[in-house]
Amino acid sequence: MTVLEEIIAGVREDLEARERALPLEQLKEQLEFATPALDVMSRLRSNPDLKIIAEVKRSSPSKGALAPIEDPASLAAAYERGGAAIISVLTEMRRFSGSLADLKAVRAAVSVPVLRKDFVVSEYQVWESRAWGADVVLLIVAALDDAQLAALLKLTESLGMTALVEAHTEAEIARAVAAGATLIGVNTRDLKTLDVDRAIFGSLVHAIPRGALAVAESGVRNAEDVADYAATGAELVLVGEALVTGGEPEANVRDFIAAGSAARQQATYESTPASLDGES
Ligand SMILES: O=P(O)(O)OC[C@@H](O)[C@@H](O)c1c[nH]c2ccccc12
Repeated sequence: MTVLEEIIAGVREDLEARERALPLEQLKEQLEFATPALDVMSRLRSNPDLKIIAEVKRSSPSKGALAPIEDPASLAAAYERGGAAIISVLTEMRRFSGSLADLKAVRAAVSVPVLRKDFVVSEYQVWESRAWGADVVLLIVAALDDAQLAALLKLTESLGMTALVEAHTEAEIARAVAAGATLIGVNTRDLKTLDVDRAIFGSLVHAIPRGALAVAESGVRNAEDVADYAATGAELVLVGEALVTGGEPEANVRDFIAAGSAARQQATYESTPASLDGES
């Protein structure tokens, strides 16, 4: 079994228990009272800056415990003050020490979109994401077949949410595009081995169509890494470990945005023909 398969086996067990406690039909009834999800794509397209997706992450399969994060709401509020475009909340319990309660607490504490980061393999989890306040749901291509991916993406959108569709290879990006994804992540960590290779973002970004937004995920250690992702075409960068272990989450998010936005601007300038530069 790969690490991904092992994690998903645990996720399915926990999911069965939740479904027994609250069957889908009852969960759907709760949704009638929920406030609608935020329009994430128009927010993201409203300016050319590099956007940070700041993650609430207590531990990971590769590194073990990262930070206790006793108060996820105040961490998320600090991320928001720093300018984070989206707050990602890991809700997987066994390997990442997250919970749906974290998602709810974060949703109540911030006004920016909130991403539910988990291993979504069933429609129940999509409904559940909305019920607990998510605006964005992570869908991992490697965990789904084409029919599942298309169905989960469609359901996500029909509930007013946006899917962040995560790929790790060119073939997976093609599958994400075929399913209709508009927010496409390249996870530079291989979920089968947990190895990080930041360079794969730059080598795969060409496969993401112009109409979609490109997200670089994982492995950021500092502002320079954010700038590198931005220079190679990332519109958003997802950061976990560096923000939960770095102290000063607000200042760090702000620095990452500044470094990434400067790199994006520079890259745009360099790809603009001199004749379009105007006077200078
Ligand atoms: O802590 P990092 O290296 O900044 O990585 C964050 C994020 O990319 C990582 O948590 C992640 C990316 N895809 C996932 C899928 C499931 C769980 C976790 C993830």
